[in-house]
Amino acid sequence: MTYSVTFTNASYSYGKKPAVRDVTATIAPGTITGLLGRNGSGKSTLAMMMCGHLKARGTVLVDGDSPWENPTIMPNAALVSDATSIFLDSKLARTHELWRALRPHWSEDLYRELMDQWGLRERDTYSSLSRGQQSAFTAALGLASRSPLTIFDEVHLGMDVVVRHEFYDTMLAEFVNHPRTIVLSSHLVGEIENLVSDVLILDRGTVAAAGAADDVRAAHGTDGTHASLTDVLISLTGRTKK
Ligand SMILES: Nc1ncnc2c1ncn2[C@@H]1O[C@H](COP(=O)(O)OP(=O)(O)OP(=O)(O)O)[C@@H](O)[C@H]1O
Repeated sequence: MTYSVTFTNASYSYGKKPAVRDVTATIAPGTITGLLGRNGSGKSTLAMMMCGHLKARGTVLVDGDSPWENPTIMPNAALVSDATSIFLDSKLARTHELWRALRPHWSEDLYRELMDQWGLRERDTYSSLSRGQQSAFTAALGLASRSPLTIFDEVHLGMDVVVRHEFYDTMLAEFVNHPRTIVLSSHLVGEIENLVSDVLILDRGTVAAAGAADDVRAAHGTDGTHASLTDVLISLTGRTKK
């Protein structure tokens, strides 16, 4: 099951401070979309708007419906980030129970396999884990949720290179075997370059580029070559002194 996301003039401000401004873009169902941009460009805010955690101005539609206070969409739209629903000082088992109860497409087998693979124990508390172990745990929750819209927002933080690559491999295998819409936000642009089919690049809260990753890379290449996504980002969002 896969969800589309459509933004039409979607905005969000924290008090008077605009974080996302007039975003009009589409995330196609059944794609892996890289949500990219500089620090503070609005990626996490946009991710929270998609999952119904923040009430946007303008229109945000997930599978054709507003996600805000929507009891059908919200359980099927998982945001995996620092702000993910986690009991900090309870055993991981408790958070596991919560996710299993809330996520209709939950895979217990995949969860167990990843916990085992990443050496995580249900009796430990989240707050007792290292930064990388915390990320591995949240990644396991997001992958096992098999949510039709799954957003991984900086989920790699602190993960060692082996766990990161195991995460990427599992994500791709899951994507092939159980199609869903995945949004991957990361500053490790070179690492995720070959994982994403589409990109949505934000600059200071607005859309700098969106669409098929190859088209965006071609548009920024020279002499028929494709630019790397890193070069695209630098070109679109770098602030050169004149
Ligand atoms: N809770 C908040 N209260 C006030 N301002 C906020 C809050 N969260 C984010 N902002 C502001 O909104 C803007 C966008 O922040 P956001 O976290 O969405 O960006 P980001 O692209 O995810 O950044 P990063 O890559 O650094 O994580 C920033 O200017 C930030 O300071």
